[in-house]
Amino acid sequence: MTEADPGRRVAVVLFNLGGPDDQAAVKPFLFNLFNDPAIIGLPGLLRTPLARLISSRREATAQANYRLMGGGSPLLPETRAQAEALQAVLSDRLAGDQARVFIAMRYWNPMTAETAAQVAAFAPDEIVLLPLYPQYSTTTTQSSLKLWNETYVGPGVSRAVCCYPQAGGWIAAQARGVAETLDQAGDRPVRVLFSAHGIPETLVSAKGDPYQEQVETTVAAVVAAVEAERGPIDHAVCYQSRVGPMKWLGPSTPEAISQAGRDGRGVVVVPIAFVSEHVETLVELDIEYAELAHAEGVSPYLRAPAVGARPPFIQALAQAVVDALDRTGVAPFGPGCKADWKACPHRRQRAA
Ligand SMILES: C=CC1=C(C)c2cc3[nH]c(cc4nc(cc5[nH]c(cc1n2)c(C)c5CCC(=O)O)C(CCC(=O)O)=C4C)c(C)c3C=C
Ligand SMILES: [Fe+2]
Ligand SMILES: [Fe+2]
Repeated sequence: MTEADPGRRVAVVLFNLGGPDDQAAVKPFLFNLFNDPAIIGLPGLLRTPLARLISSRREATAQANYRLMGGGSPLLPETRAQAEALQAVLSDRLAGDQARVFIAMRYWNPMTAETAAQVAAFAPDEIVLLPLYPQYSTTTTQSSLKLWNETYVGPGVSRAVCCYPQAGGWIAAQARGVAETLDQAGDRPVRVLFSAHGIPETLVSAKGDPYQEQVETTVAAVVAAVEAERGPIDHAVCYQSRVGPMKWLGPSTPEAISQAGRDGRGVVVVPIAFVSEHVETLVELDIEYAELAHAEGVSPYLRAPAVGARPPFIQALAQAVVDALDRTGVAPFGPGCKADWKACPHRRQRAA
């Protein structure tokens, strides 16, 4: 690069689920979610009326949950804080280039089409598609990337980050949160429950969704990092937020809390598939499951915070961007992850 060279224009697009910003947004947000074929795998003629029905039926309960957080989801402000922190790190790591971080939500604002238009207007040379889901699932990462690929019309070479279940900074940020929360437990015996958002079991058993094995990979790495500092910890993996009549991955987080009680332990619950706070952490974990723990005499009941904009996590995201641009290192986040997730090298990163 010469002094006059303005460098590459790099757009980084952060993907997340999105959440309703007020009470009126709850129903259309739920409709968008249940109308996604990655969530309900039926043809559109059946799926769309079903999505209308479920979003109507679920609206009041969901609104009540969002009211407990002031009316809407904090997911977007949390994601903006992550985007700003990443932008700051990238301006250093990619000095000489012009990097800009964008946010594309799957089911609520800023929606993918709006962000795609902003990215096209930025006229990037390179686009890095970076899901805020450390573990790949057809229901999250694949759904977001598919919609992006169908929507984006503009310049730039696209590179997708499929997943980062055991990226160093992500694991370090999680391990710090676990250690700090274990400190609050003091000498009281506790089990660390790594709680991931569930998905229907058939997605894993029949369709080969790699989510469960990547969740296990993350848990094994976090446990190793915590144990290296403090010695053995009692721990288990569990799955929260079940929706609908199908069998979901188990054990469920409520079952795991009850089991800890029967074993004479309190719990430290760790959100292991979420990177920010939202309805599933602030309401489900902090209120609903806390009440269950209280009713069953499970004490203490403590919850580790989501990683948010903790510096090691932001460094992990920045490293994923740099790796994607460089195409260097072991198992880079390659185009195979985007075009054919079954060929993704990260699927083989299973915990020993
Ligand atoms: C790892 C992340 C997530 C996976 C996997 C996932 C799968 C999944 N989710 C539903 C249904 C709902 N999810 C809802 C909220 C929600 N889900 C995630 C993340 C994952 N979902 C987040 C971050 C949030 C919170 C958004 C916010 O507003 O704060 C909801 C809405 C809340 C509710 O009514 O319970 C639903 C519904 C399914 C069916 C599914 C896999 C098939
Ligand atoms: Fe969800
Ligand atoms: Fe991959």
